[in-house]
Amino acid sequence: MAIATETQPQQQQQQQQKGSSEVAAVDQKRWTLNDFDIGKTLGRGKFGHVYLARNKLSNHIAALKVLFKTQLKESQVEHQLRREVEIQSHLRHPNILRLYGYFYDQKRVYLILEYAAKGELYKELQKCKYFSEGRAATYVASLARALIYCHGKHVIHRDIKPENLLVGAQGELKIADFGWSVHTFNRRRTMCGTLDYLPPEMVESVEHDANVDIWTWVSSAMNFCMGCLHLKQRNTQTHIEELCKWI
Ligand SMILES: Nc1ncnc2c1ncn2[C@@H]1O[C@H](COP(=O)(O)OP(=O)(O)OP(=O)(O)O)[C@@H](O)[C@H]1O
Repeated sequence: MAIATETQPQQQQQQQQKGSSEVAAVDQKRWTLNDFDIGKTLGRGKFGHVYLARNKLSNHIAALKVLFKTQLKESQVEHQLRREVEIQSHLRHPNILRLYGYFYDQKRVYLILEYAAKGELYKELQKCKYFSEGRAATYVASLARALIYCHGKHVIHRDIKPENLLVGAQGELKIADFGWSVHTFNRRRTMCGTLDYLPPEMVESVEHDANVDIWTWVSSAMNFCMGCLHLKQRNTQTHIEELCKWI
């Protein structure tokens, strides 16, 4: 479950707008649905479906995420989507899912995303229960490199978890879902992310910074090695003890 409560002072909001505008100005090309051949459904999300798509001109394969405007409006997540597009479209890292561009029509918003051929890491984790140390270590290192890159660009993801990680054709990890991310030079107060992975700063409602991604990175690392389902049956005390052992 993703959660959020906004408690930003006005000054921080102004800074955030400044920060967002610095990473704004997305892909200038004006795409339309006619530019793509649409293939199989890759999955379904809260606000729409994701399809395999091929650009008719270049033959480039992508994942087209189709979101319904009415649903975005009802859930009041338009602002979040705008921020996701602004931030993700400017990130270039082998372990971060590319967002090539977007377009919209009367009813829908379309995101043109890099296609992650091996799908969701979470599903793979559910299948295997847990990963071998070698495989887990590869993911942990990839995740660390991608987060170092993001933090170097003053981007905090704020919702790292196996459910938000995809896997490319070569088995490479790709961070996806930048819905809670923020581009900022300041500490933040928004409580957001996912309950199971909530860092102490969020629980205590105090200001946070890029270190929240370190907490969720460690939690994800634990899940890679021990399995999500297994962890969720444990109480917080055990969870923290396990975390300390791992660190
Ligand atoms: N770029 C992609 N490449 C391959 N498969 C994808 C890609 N993006 C999404 N998918 C598949 O489509 C499914 C739905 O994705 P989507 O991001 O809409 O929903 P979600 O991950 O459940 O997020 P949300 O909670 O925001 O709806 C994913 O679970 C995944 O299996």
